[in-house]
Amino acid sequence: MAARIIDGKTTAAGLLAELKEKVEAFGKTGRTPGLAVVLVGNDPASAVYVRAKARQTVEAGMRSFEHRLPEDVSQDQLMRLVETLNHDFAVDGILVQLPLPPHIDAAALLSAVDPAKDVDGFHPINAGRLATGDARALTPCTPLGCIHLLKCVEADLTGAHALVIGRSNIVGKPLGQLLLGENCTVTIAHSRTRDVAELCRAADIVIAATGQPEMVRGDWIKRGALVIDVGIHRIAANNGHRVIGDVAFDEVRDRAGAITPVPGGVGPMTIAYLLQNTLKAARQRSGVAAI
Ligand SMILES: Nc1nc(=O)c2c([nH]1)NC[C@@H]1CN(c3ccc(C(=O)N[C@@H](CCC(=O)O)C(=O)O)cc3)C=[N+]21
Repeated sequence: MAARIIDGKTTAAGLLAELKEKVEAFGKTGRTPGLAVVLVGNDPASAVYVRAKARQTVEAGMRSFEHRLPEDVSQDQLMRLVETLNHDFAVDGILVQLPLPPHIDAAALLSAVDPAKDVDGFHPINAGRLATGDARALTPCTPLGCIHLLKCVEADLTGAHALVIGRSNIVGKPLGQLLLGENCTVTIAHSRTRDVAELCRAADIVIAATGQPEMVRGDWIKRGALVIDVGIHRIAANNGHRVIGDVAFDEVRDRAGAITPVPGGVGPMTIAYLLQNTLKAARQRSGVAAI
């Protein structure tokens, strides 16, 4: 039997509609949540993502501030911009688009963002809060989107064996923390793992964040498993390009119980949670509970 296809696009649209109402209610405090995005250089994929984000920020009733800087911007200039945004009362969320040029120390820059405005959840304070189960944590958006999609299929993940393939600070590590929070048994595999296929065959949940196109094959998947594909790769196809993930979709869909497509899976959920985090930051900064 073919797997259920988990529709991230529709799920994200639903979240956005709910968010819009929550933003309206927050408006009673006299404030509108604001999200600042810093984009360095001319990477076309980054520009597309930043445009989509700005459009949806405004659609949700929030303010969008964009800061575009040339590829050769200095570390000092970026640090000063982040400092200005940290002190700007109208800015609730700050996102520094990755990747940054190689001459920029990304870790130093991300640590300069006020943790209260760190809507990506990349600041060490927020990583620590997530790891210790502190509800104030601003948590990375892609992992939040993955958990949401899993829970659309299986409301209670308790006891499931989850395999995360990838150990980045942005996806793999925070996902491991969130899955633990859902009472899963968590395995994190990575490029040095000996037999990832064998680990995969034992997993009830597989989350692929490998950066390797179509690395996860059909015969790696236990029948009925839930498969979440975090990868996005643009590959040349006759006269244009095609977008594929870290999972060999056509092989895996014959064995999985449910699977996210690429595009239309995790990507749209990442943006929805970015906007959700912006509202959370705005509420926490103004000291109001969820309204
Ligand atoms: N500080 C920072 N935070 C990020 O969250 C961040 C970042 N930097 N750098 C780049 C990655 C990538 N990313 C995506 C978000 C949504 C889609 C998305 O909505 N994709 C659509 C369209 C895919 C397509 O056709 O290209 C989909 O999957 O259906 C894709 C990619 C956020 N990132």
